Amino acid sequence: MPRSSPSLAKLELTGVSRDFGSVTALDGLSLTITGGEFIALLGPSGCGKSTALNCLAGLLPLTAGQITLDGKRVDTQPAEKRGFGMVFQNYALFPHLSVERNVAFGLKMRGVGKSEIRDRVQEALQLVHLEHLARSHPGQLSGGQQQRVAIARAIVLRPPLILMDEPLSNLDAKLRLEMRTEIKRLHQELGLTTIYVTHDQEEALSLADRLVLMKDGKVQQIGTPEELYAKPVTPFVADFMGFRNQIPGTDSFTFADATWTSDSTVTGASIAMCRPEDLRVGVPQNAIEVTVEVVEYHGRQFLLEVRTESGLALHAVSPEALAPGDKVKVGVAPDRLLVFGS
Ligand SMILES: Nc1ncnc2c1ncn2[C@@H]1O[C@H](COP(=O)(O)OP(=O)(O)OP(=O)(O)O)[C@@H](O)[C@H]1O
Repeated sequence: MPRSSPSLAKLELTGVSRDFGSVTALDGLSLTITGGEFIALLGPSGCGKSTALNCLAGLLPLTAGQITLDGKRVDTQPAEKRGFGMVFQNYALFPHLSVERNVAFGLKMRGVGKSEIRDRVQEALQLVHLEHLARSHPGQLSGGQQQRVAIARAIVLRPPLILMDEPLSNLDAKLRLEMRTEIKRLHQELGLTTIYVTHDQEEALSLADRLVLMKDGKVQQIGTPEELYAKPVTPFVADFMGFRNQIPGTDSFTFADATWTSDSTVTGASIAMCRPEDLRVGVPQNAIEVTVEVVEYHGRQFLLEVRTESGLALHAVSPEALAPGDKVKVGVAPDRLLVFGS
């Protein structure tokens, strides 16, 4: 297995589009991916992320645009010619074949010799920690183990690109976290260029080198996890990245007892946004009085739904337990408050 030696230098998508009748599912996606990068395509249901992945895989022809791999056009090639590894949410394993035969299948189809198949399958199973289950059948495995087989089956082919479509969405919360770490570890070990589709921002932030956030078939922002987390460029991106509190205004954001100030200044600002974890009981800046309506226990702190005197619902946190009906002051530091123009 080639360790940390990416087998592709550059994948380039230029104006990649796909229509279904009058619906434009993917609208002019342009993106340059460097060998070894882990890219997450992120966005709400229906934003076009699976369409983008299927266009890359060769399962869907493009309506416009082109895809090149190290300068060579690949969007005109059939899926099997591209030779990309694919991992989907339904593992699509052969139920009648043992784990090792499932993993060996693609190599056999490519005419690889018997002893090389044996070595490569063994190595792939070691990488996903499944050597001990080589002779089992998929029906005898847990969901997480089956997904590991699906991953082994993709990496054993040493593909130039791995495409993953919501691979963890069928797993329970604990397994999902375990497999997330596993995927990260494999990527660090093998350096395989990976494109990963998810609607889960936490998953995307924790796995990817760069995120591509989409809405209605169009790219909204491309950046590192830190950039999208701290500097979302539009209210849509901010909302998707967890800025749940949205305060409408016209250039200023005024409450009964304070006018909020932000470090980010925008002329013609029409919305201010902050995360629930930044609107806190005990923060003195931008403090306003609110009435507690709902209290949720979250381990180290309590998540509150509160209402301002003017009737605006907000989400905040408190280090101490409060009860519905309590009146408290919540505040947000100006550097944690973003403002956007319309
Ligand atoms: N085969 C198809 N025929 C017609 N419309 C389609 C087809 N496939 C996708 N679409 C439409 O294209 C848009 C994008 O779909 P896509 O499956 O790419 O979104 P997605 O972001 O992957 O969503 P999800 O997270 O729900 O899978 C949607 O409006 C969808 O209804």
